[in-house]
Amino acid sequence: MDIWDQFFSWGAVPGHLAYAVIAVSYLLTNIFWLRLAAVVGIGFEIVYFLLSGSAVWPSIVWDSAFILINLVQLGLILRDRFSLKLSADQEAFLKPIVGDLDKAQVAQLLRTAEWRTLLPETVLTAESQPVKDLTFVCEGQTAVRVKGQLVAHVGAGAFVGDVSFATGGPATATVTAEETVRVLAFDQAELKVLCRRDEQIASALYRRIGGGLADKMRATTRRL
Ligand SMILES: Nc1ncnc2c1ncn2[C@@H]1O[C@@H]2COP(=O)(O)O[C@H]2[C@H]1O
Repeated sequence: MDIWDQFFSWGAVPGHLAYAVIAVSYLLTNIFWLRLAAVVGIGFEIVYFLLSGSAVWPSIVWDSAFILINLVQLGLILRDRFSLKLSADQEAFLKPIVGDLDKAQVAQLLRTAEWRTLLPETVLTAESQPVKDLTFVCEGQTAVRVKGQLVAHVGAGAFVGDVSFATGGPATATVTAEETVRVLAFDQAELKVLCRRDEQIASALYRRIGGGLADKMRATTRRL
């Protein structure tokens, strides 16, 4: 059989399906669908090897290992997705931070954070001191003071602790709650580990932080 006969034969169909699905998986950016496509594609490849009559056992064994790895990872993603339970207002608060991240990634993000209700006068950051949390303000307003002087207010939809998170330095200001404030407090150290592991999460978060810092800078210079 020459090359073209073999290429267009019925026996080659599982092979074509396998490589077409694997090619599609290379185009996917959502990790869940990418892994699922990889499992289907590699599965077809095994069928192709078995039907071709010249079963290549080292390839079949390695293919099976790749499928197993992807299935385990898919299981972990599904576990994360189903573990995510949010009230409607929590979902609304999160929307600006998470953008179009997958539910499983949102669940991972939330594992580094805690919902808190802060009483008036609670100190979120103390000037020149290390900052433990990157705090997203969901409701209420905070006062930002430098050397005792009020320089800004940070309210709903903005971060407190974003400068230290981005630079690794101490707090640039003392921030206190001016009223009862509802926040989502991310542990900075845990969040950095997660950002190193998942570039999509890192990019969504840093995009939000960058936009927020630009808004703060604009507001500060407008007041000068
Ligand atoms: N000029 C400002 N306008 C708004 N927020 C500020 C200003 N200066 C400092 N902050 C906030 O106060 C926080 C203190 O801790 P960070 O320096 O980590 O991050 C800082 C910002 O979130």
